[in-house]
Amino acid sequence: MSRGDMAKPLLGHGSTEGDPGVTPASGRTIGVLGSGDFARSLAIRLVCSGFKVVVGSRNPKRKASLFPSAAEVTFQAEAVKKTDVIFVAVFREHYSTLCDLADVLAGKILVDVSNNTEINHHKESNAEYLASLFPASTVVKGFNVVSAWTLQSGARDGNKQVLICSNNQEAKRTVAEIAQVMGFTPVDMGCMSSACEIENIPLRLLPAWKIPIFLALGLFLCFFTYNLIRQVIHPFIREQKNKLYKIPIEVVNTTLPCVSYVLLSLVYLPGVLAACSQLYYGTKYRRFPDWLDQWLQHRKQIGLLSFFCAALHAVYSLCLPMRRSHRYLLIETAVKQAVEKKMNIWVEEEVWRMEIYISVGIIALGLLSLLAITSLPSIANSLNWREFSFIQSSLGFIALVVSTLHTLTYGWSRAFDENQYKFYLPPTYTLTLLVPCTVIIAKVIFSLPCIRHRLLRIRRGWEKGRYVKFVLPSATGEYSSGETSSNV
Ligand SMILES: Cc1cc2nc3c(=O)[nH]c(=O)nc-3n(C[C@H](O)[C@H](O)[C@H](O)COP(=O)(O)OP(=O)(O)OC[C@H]3O[C@@H](n4cnc5c(N)ncnc54)[C@H](O)[C@@H]3O)c2cc1C
Ligand SMILES: NC(=O)C1=CN([C@@H]2O[C@H](COP(=O)(O)OP(=O)(O)OC[C@H]3O[C@@H](n4cnc5c(N)ncnc54)[C@H](OP(=O)(O)O)[C@@H]3O)[C@@H](O)[C@H]2O)C=CC1
Ligand code: HEM
Ligand SMILES: [Cu+2]
Ligand SMILES: [Fe+3]
Repeated sequence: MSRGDMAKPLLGHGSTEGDPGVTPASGRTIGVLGSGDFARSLAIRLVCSGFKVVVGSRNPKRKASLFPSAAEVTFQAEAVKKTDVIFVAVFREHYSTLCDLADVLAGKILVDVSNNTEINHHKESNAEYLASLFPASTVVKGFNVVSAWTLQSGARDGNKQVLICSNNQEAKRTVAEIAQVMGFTPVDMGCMSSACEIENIPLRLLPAWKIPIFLALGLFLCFFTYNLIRQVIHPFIREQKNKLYKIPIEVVNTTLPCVSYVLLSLVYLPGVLAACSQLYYGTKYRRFPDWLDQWLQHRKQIGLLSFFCAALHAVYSLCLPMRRSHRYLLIETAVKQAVEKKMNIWVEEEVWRMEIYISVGIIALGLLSLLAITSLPSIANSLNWREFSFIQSSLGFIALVVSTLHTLTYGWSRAFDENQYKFYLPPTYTLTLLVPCTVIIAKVIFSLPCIRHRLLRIRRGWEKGRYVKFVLPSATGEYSSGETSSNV
């Protein structure tokens, strides 16, 4: 990657540029203690961003070849003498081996980049521990949320935020400036007591995904049980037929599309509920209940899980005719027909139904892929707000409509066929239609001109209570009723 590309801060004005009185952050000498993966990536990145770099190692001769030639690799004490800002790229367990350097480190800024292996593994955070070992130095916590890989590949491809905290404002500002010149976005997390929280962040496993994943698993379990009863248990009890072979593919491939379809409708349901609430209260400044807020914030993950299930469903569906069981059944039907001397078994309606529902299914999956692609940060960043919300909101809704067509053409008249009701249980697809159809009908109602107009006005800040106030300032009766219905 080119130097110029990496040196450019991603977000706006580096605070050093417009300020000629201050020594520019780049050009400054930065120290790095340690010569491991993190130290090496950090040194490369610092050099690329225009800093002078001194690396302090216990064994500089052996390690020098691992670093770019522009970086100086020397003994720990030598390196520390040459700079005021030192990144400590050493594991917590080895901090105490640095104690000999305490005198040279006095008055300097130490940046603690360390991570733990478990959440809240130690009593005090690594940064506070470092500060206790070097009371004469100033410790700043930061950079632990970016990986060695992100440092090397450039902030453009990875996480751009660097969370920083320290009890010393001046030191924190210096480190934030360095982060900015390196192309990261520094985020001030306050004083040292936040270090523990910052150290826990890289250890959390998919926090935003927990609820959506449980939701998807829950739906999967429900639909799986339902389909198992219909497709395996029912034939066993009623006709003593063993249909266990259906479990790995057929039952799964009835369950997955149902989960995908319901999840997709659950992405667009909260927007409908939000609109209902806004219409009812006549304002957008009223807080939604917590559950709705949470739901709105998890739509991306729910949508991506829906896409994942749909993609699996498509592959499973392609494999249906590939199975041996399918061939046996095909031959069986052919033999039966030969015995009965039937020649023409072509049913025009069945042919058209299948051609249409598969084609429509493919279009639905194509639309969902588009949504999934635009949710990648690098693609999302290249779209403006209007383009992104058009794809997410409008195309996403169209995907829901097309999926509904797919499901309806697949189901066809089966809902009205008595033989399809196993133990009085209706075909699975009829159950899945409930939420999506509600969402679609609600969206259609909201797009009626009068309601749409009102909703748009509310979303631009108009309020029911205020409106009365402006129009009828003299009518006291109206005025007070306007006041009570206002929720602000
Ligand atoms: C495969 C796939 C990928 C997806 N990827 C993403 C993604 O990357 N990012 C993403 O955001 N979504 C993603 N989604 C979810 C979904 O597409 C979007 O959330 C979409 O914008 C929802 O459209 P909507 O019309 O229902 O709601 P919106 O366009 O959000 O409109 C509903 C209305 O509700 C109100 N409202 C909405 N959210 C809030 C809120 N938080 N607080 C207050 N009011 C609010 C507003 O008044 C808004 O006008 C994805 C979905 C799928 C299927
Ligand atoms: N790797 C990553 O992606 C990330 C790492 N970090 C943090 O960065 C720090 C370093 O990680 P990483 O570079 O991966 O680890 P490495 O094991 O690759 O490097 C650790 C370095 O510490 C130095 N060191 C100093 N004193 C000792 C000692 N007594 N015993 C052993 N080594 C010592 C060594 O350099 P020398 O022999 O030259 O003295 C060694 O190369 C850790 O605190 C880690 O949590 C944070 C975020 C991401
Ligand atoms: C390439 C894309 C797709 C193909 C080839 C495809 C194919 C199929 C097939 C063959 C079936 C019948 C399964 C069976 O015989 O048991 C089916 C059913 C179904 N599909 Fe799709 N599909 C696709 C995409 C989608 C998408 C994107 C959705 C929704 C998000 C979806 C939702 C459904 C549903 C709900 C059923 C009914 C399941 C049931 O109750 O049995 N499909 N699809
Ligand atoms: Cu411990
Ligand atoms: Fe430990």
